[in-house]
Amino acid sequence: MSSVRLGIDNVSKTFGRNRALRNVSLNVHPGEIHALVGQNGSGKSTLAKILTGYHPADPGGRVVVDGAELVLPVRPLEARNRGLAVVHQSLGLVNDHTVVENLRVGRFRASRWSRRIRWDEERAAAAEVLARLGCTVPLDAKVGALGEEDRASVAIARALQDAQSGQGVIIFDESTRSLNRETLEHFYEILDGVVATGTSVLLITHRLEEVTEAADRVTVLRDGVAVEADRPTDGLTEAELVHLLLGRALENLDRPTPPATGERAPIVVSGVSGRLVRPVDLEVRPGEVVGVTGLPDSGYEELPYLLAGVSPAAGGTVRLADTTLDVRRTGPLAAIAAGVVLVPESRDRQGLAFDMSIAENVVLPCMNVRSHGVRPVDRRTEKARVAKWVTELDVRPPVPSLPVGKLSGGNQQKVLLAKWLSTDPQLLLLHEPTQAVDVGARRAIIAAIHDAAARGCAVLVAGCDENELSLLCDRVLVFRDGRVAEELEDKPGADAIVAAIHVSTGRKKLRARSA
Ligand SMILES: Nc1ncnc2c1ncn2[C@@H]1O[C@H](COP(=O)(O)OP(=O)(O)OP(=O)(O)O)[C@@H](O)[C@H]1O
Repeated sequence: MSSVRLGIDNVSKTFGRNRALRNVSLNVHPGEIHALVGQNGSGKSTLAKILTGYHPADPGGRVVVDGAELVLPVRPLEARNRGLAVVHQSLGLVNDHTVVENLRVGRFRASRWSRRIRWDEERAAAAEVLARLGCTVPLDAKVGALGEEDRASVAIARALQDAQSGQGVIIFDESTRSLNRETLEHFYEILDGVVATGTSVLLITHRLEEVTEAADRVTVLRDGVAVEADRPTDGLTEAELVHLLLGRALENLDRPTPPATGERAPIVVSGVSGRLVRPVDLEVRPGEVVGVTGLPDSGYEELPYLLAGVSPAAGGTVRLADTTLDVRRTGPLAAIAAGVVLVPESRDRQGLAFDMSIAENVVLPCMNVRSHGVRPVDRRTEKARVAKWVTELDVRPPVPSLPVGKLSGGNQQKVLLAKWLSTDPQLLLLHEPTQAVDVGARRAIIAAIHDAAARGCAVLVAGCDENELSLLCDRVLVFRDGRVAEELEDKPGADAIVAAIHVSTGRKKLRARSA
């Protein structure tokens, strides 16, 4: 048996004048979890897409699987036959197909005689792989109607079902980004079983603890160059990893002091309810950042969409400085006009127009408000505003005319945030605002949210990432069964947040590796 499952040797990729990968080499060994990390735009997804035939590599590189060369450009079917499976960052699901169809497409086993698909067998196979992941999503649900966590579970289950014992490499490109801690622990339990057979995993992630706690080795890309390849993670600390990623230590997060808000009335949410949320009352003061969290379907993830008029509410009001919104009768445009804006979790489905430029995406909400006769904006002001946000959030490349679809995932997330921060809202609602962003960009996003708070904006952030919530929030409200079950005050730490979400289980290490 070859001691290298997947060998990548001297692979480069150029987009126009942009060299996304430069002579990258790395080796994934049988039965290991190999993390591939780097800042946003460092080339991780490009490498994954070369391995599955989505992008051709520049001439000169080699890819070897189990000792035999994989011909470049990779033909997708050949990659699959050689045991390469990938869960792309976009998850690659067909939204108007059901869960079972998404899981089984391309794998249907038809009856030899009638050529009919044996749906009972397909359903059983789909149910089995979802159960392994602890995912209870209905098989007949349309994938487009699922939340991000369930969508991620379906995409992960689809890749896991193809893993043949002892063979192949599964590539997870930021697939774990929307999983909460409990599902993440579950995911690694399964992965542990998969790699124990000899199957390998190439794991692209921005969560540092996944690298230090779960990966066996790590390769670090910086601006398309592998600055560290195949490094064992044994003894590697998060601080060392940050240094490898950024080429410097992470600066301290100095939060600007919010203005004295004594006289300014809080934003008051009264009796707001929806599909999951039972009537909820809460207040957010101008300058304050309040987190809402909980287990999936506990209601926290629905709350921002109810307040923004995006999801249908059963009742309730939001009292702002100069108006009160009846959420049942308020649509998204009226909410925006009143100063209530939402940065949704799903940037591709709800957040951004991928064919439009960075600049057009950033000015779009103001154009909507303008069409309601609220705020006229001239072109020069628009241009200056776009430039300011591109710089502030360090969008790369900083080219306002570039279509958003051509940016890396993390840079798309920054544009999404810029789009809504630039409206100077009264109430800023965010759902998983730092998903898919690197450790440096996460700081930039958190700083931008704290700056908005310092300007007097009230911020409500829904999320399941305890590290993000602990860095961002003054208070955290933990939901259970649609209600606020616990309030954590005084900038709670990550462990306190996890303990409150998973009352019975607490936080354990992602993977227990033998030394
Ligand atoms: N289809 C494309 N056309 C032009 N440039 C592209 C295309 N896809 C990616 N790029 C560029 O290639 C570089 C690497 O992007 P890639 O998506 O691989 O980064 P990444 O490390 O996966 O980032 P992230 O962590 O944000 O997902 C970026 O500069 C990006 O803008």
